[in-house]
Amino acid sequence: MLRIAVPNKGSLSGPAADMLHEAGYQQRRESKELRIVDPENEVEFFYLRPRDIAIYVSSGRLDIGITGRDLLIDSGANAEEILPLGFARSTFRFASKPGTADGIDDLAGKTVATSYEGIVAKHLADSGVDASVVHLDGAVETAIELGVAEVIADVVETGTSLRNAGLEVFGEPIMKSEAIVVRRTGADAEEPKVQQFLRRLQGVLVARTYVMMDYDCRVEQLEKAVALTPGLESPTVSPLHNEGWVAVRAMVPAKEAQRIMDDLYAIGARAILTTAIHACRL
Ligand SMILES: Nc1ncnc2c1ncn2[C@@H]1O[C@H](COP(=O)(O)OP(=O)(O)OP(=O)(O)O)[C@@H](O)[C@H]1O
Ligand SMILES: O=P(O)(O)OC[C@H]1O[C@H](OP(=O)(O)OP(=O)(O)O)[C@H](O)[C@@H]1O
Ligand SMILES: [Mg+2]
Repeated sequence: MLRIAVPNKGSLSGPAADMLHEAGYQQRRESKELRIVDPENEVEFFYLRPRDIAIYVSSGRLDIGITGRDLLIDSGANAEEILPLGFARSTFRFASKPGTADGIDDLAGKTVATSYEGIVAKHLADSGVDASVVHLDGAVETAIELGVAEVIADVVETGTSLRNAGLEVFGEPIMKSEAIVVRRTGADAEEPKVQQFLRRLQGVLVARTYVMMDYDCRVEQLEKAVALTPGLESPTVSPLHNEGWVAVRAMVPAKEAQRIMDDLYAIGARAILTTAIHACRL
């Protein structure tokens, strides 16, 4: 049975459970459940603190986990990213009172408050900057107002928390993060159960980002039309009963669907339809 760690709280937990559900796995019904077995899929899910997940996975007791890239790096655990999942996107940034810092060199001799001490200490060391780091559990924006630090380093999603605290980001982003699947470093990547799990999640990602497009066009326009809708491998082209016409079917990125429909129409394609993809295996 595959043993999988899933975030039990915070920004990662809802979207992770939704994705697993879409991939056909049972999920817990109630937020106090700590583990559930999905016997049909031969998977056991453990609901753990997002920060702890890479550590459990690196111990080898759990096969796979869903966590944030920033949390993996911060933990320093012996685990590696094997699939990005496209949700819980954020950047990790330095911030301070406006006009007090411009770049990382301005941190020398200052104190940085953060909940991600591992990331910050490594980044300062890699940049050769000598600054102190104070670890706080959360709400780090307040640390500057209360004089605990001159600078903070924190997750930024919309920037609202920083604005509300009268702070501004400075310097380059320390890192970009999103939800990821992690495994113990060097674990057998070809393990069939792990591969099947990853294929299911990849299927959800594809179903979320692509739509199926169908249209009819004149044979003379086919090459131009196919250039607009190349599909993932190659589009399906079928003859129509009306001579000189073909029907074309191809997957297209959902974000570009409306523009592609306009372009197809402009070259004479008609009966252009898009439909959602519910599940897929590439
Ligand atoms: N607005 C956000 N706030 C915090 N974390 C976010 C946000 N958007 C994305 N994330 C990502 O979610 C993960 C942090 O989740 P975690 O559960 O540890 O913190 P949280 O969502 O702030 O929850 P908590 O209420 O327990 O502090 C990180 O990978 C982080 O990059
Ligand atoms: O850029 P934003 O969209 O404002 O999101 C980022 C903020 O959200 C998180 O805080 P959270 O509310 O989880 O509180 P915490 O600091 O106590 O974890 C994070 O620590 C930032 O403060
Ligand atoms: Mg938080």
